[in-house]
Amino acid sequence: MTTADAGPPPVLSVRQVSKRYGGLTAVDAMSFEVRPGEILGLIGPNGAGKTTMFDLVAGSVAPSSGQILIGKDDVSRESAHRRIGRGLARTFQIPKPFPELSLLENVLLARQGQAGEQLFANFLMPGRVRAQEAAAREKAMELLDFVLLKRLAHEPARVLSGGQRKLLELARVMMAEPAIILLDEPAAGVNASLLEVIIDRIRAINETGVTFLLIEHNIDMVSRLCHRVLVMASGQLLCEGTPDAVSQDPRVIEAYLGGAA
Ligand SMILES: Nc1ncnc2c1ncn2[C@@H]1O[C@H](COP(=O)(O)OP(=O)(O)OP(=O)(O)O)[C@@H](O)[C@H]1O
Repeated sequence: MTTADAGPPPVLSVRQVSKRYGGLTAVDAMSFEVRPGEILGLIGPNGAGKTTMFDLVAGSVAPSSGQILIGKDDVSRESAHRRIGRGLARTFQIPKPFPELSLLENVLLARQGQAGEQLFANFLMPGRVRAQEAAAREKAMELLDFVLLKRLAHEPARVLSGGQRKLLELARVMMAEPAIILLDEPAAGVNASLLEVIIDRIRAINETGVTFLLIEHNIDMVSRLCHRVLVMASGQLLCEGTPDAVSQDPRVIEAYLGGAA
């Protein structure tokens, strides 16, 4: 590796990663890097391997071969839980909050390593646990305010629309103070006005230095948000570039037309 022309080191590196399911190669020798502070889009036709790539990066699926690094550390064999501890967070295409719990409770449950979870800590340091709980509640309320859901904080999550669930999911991942967020189709099933809120909130989080990797079929959202885009097709990296450049690339147009045929 050369250092002369190197910018800041990547926050996430995917090196020759493959995932095979029997005879099917869902991800085929993918390599890419995510730079600190960027919003990187991951697009491609249905079945291209984007969700599998997310599963591999998040650690819910183990690679058949290749390496995944967070910073300089090889995390290829680490559990999803350990990766969350390294600052990697993930949202799902269809968020599934606990429907009967309040929004506030749903956000609080997304905390990492709270002392209240530990019986001994509760027993030995009740004051400290109470202070942590109060601070966490305050932070959760701030996050609900940030995603414009504060007025519903004490309502059960089942009352939320699809778009509001995406916003709740954003608040939930922010509770863990992640450095990198994997966003799986934040625009899917969201009405136009809430979509504007989601775009605006993602941008605001990004401006605080949080890095995003974003799967999205809504190309308007991708071109408005992403600094750079990777295009996957048939498990492979087809090309990468600015949203404008990739949307005009004949290989990308061909891949989408082929996928739709
Ligand atoms: N657990 C699995 N077992 C077998 N095949 C799988 C599994 N997960 C994914 N696949 C296959 O891997 C390929 C890539 O799927 P993947 O869901 O990653 O694509 P995608 O780009 O996310 O698609 P979409 O945009 O439709 O969500 C598909 O052919 C899919 O059927």
